[in-house]
Amino acid sequence: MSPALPPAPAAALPAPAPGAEVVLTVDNISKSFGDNHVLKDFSLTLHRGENVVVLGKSGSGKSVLIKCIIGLLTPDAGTIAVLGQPVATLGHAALDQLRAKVGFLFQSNALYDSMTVRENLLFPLRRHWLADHKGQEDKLVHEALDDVGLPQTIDQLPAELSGGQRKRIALARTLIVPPEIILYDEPTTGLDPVTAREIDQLIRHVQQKYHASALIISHDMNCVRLTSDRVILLAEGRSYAEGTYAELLASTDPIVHAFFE
Ligand SMILES: Nc1ncnc2c1ncn2[C@@H]1O[C@H](COP(=O)(O)OP(=O)(O)OP(=O)(O)O)[C@@H](O)[C@H]1O
Repeated sequence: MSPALPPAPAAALPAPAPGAEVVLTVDNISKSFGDNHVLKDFSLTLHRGENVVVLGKSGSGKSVLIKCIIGLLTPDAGTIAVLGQPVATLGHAALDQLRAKVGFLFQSNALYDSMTVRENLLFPLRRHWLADHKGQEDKLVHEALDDVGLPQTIDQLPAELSGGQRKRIALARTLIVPPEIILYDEPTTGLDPVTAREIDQLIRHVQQKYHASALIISHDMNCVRLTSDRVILLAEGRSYAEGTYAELLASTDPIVHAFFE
């Protein structure tokens, strides 16, 4: 049995103080594919230590947004700055350095099937931190597994784990090189409700322990409620509405309201 996860608050944290450090700025970006204008002047800011959920229906452009943030797609207009650095102007080496500070939890988890949990966790460590952390690998692997409550899985293969366990191992792999920003792509999709709530709890735990900022893409309303300090509704290609979960819940706008029915 997995050890109990650390307790985490269910409620949103207080809003960031005015002037809190901004770690991610998406400024009026547009992205089209032919006649399909997916993002139209979309903007957001993420502060240090804050969890922001981008909520949007299927096909609204959430994945396109994430791909623009990590530099896999280039916006047609507008700018994106991650930790103060404008993504579009960075060369390969600078982008690689920046990516070491940004953890990405893929919807598919993206674990290597032929590698054990230990080997999966060592992978980013060897890629980004080889010189600095030689000799500490084992300790760091154990710490990351303790963080997600799965120390006993260290020698197992991903195929031997449940969907929820694989998600937690993928998160441990993201945490092993401590990120300043974590991007969560649909973190609870495909999980049963109980396991999904464990992942929500873990997202809050990670926020508190690492004081990392998180941008969470989701349309699971329980995940939105439990993990967000602030919610941005992506509709019609733009930031259609923004506020705490409770503020959006109270909205009478039909497009906002439709998410809470
Ligand atoms: N590389 C691409 N080439 C052409 N069109 C694309 C490309 N990537 C995304 N699109 C289009 O952009 C739109 C938004 O797609 P996106 O995957 O961002 O939606 P989403 O909000 O993440 O949806 P879901 O919740 O279903 O994952 C869709 O109409 C999609 O077909």
